[in-house]
Amino acid sequence: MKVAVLGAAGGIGQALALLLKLNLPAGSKLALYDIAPVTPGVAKDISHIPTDVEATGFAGEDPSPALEGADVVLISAGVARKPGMDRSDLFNINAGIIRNLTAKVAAVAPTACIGIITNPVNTTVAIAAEVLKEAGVYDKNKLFGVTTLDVIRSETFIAEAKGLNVADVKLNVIGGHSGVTILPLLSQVKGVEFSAEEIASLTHRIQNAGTEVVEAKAGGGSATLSMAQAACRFGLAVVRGLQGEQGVIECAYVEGAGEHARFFAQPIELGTAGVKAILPYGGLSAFEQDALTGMLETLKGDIHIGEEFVK
Ligand SMILES: NC(=O)C1=CN([C@@H]2O[C@H](COP(=O)(O)OP(=O)(O)OC[C@H]3O[C@@H](n4cnc5c(N)ncnc54)[C@H](O)[C@@H]3O)[C@@H](O)[C@H]2O)C=CC1
Ligand SMILES: O=C([O-])CC(=O)C(=O)O
Repeated sequence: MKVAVLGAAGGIGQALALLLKLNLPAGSKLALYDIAPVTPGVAKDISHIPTDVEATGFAGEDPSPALEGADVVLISAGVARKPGMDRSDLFNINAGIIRNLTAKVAAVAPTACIGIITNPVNTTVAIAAEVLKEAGVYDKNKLFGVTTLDVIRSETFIAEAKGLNVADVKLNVIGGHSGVTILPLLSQVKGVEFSAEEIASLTHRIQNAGTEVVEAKAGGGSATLSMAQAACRFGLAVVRGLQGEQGVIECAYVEGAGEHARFFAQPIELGTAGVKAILPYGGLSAFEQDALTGMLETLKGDIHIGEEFVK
């Protein structure tokens, strides 16, 4: 397996590179790319860690050498939020970055699975899809918005609030990756009861957890380390699916049947060609049903902006 990280010199990218160097299956290749000149040095640095994963690094204008032969491409290139900004405020800069990088992936690694981390995810995934389509290589089973951070936050916050072992907390987080479009299905957590107040406050905390980090970092960026762990978990799941492991399931923002919106975060099974199956997300409480209905206009609007940008 070859995994490429685009944006690899950034806060997420460096931590993600480290985690992949430590956790990819033996014999894997890890290619790092960023416009920042430090990138070959980041690869050199992690290459001194004794694992059987070969790391190479490339800087400059052209990601092609990193993309050649890649099976999985994880993209965290772009700017991050500062206090007072919404994820949608990142669109002006990040939309063009995702358009250009996805065009390179289409040209050099057209069959790779692509995980988009760069915000606003609700929109950047639609941009990537349209660019791949224009290039004639779009496979909806191979394009993912990475929403795993919403899942790991939910697991952590629920375990903390209820005194549970975090390893026992499992739930789907559906919708998208910003504000009200993030919908953790708390009603599906086994073995616990939540009061109406707990449901409202936990849901609100999960939806605003990115802002919690942005404010705590006080102008120094947004979540990087927890995001790297989330992207590593998701990237490894994609690799395990590609390698033929059965029963690999994660939530991700993908183009499914379009019941709610063209792209929707939901549980998927990963296989040898990317998405093997879109799985049912299970029953919703009345609170969750209302939240789902209430988010759709925002989510569809975010997707529309991405589609229009490429046209
Ligand atoms: N999906 C999610 O759950 C999350 C997404 N994010 C998003 O991830 C993105 C990256 O965040 P950080 O790593 O904290 O930012 P950062 O600023 O630390 O790193 C971004 C990197 O992208 C590089 N870059 C910029 N333009 C590029 C290009 N055209 N090609 C290659 N590299 C390029 C920069 O040189 C920099 O090294 C942001 O858009 C942020 O909002 C952050 C946290 C969670
Ligand atoms: O909040 C941000 O800007 C970064 C992000 O997506 C998150 O932490 O969930």
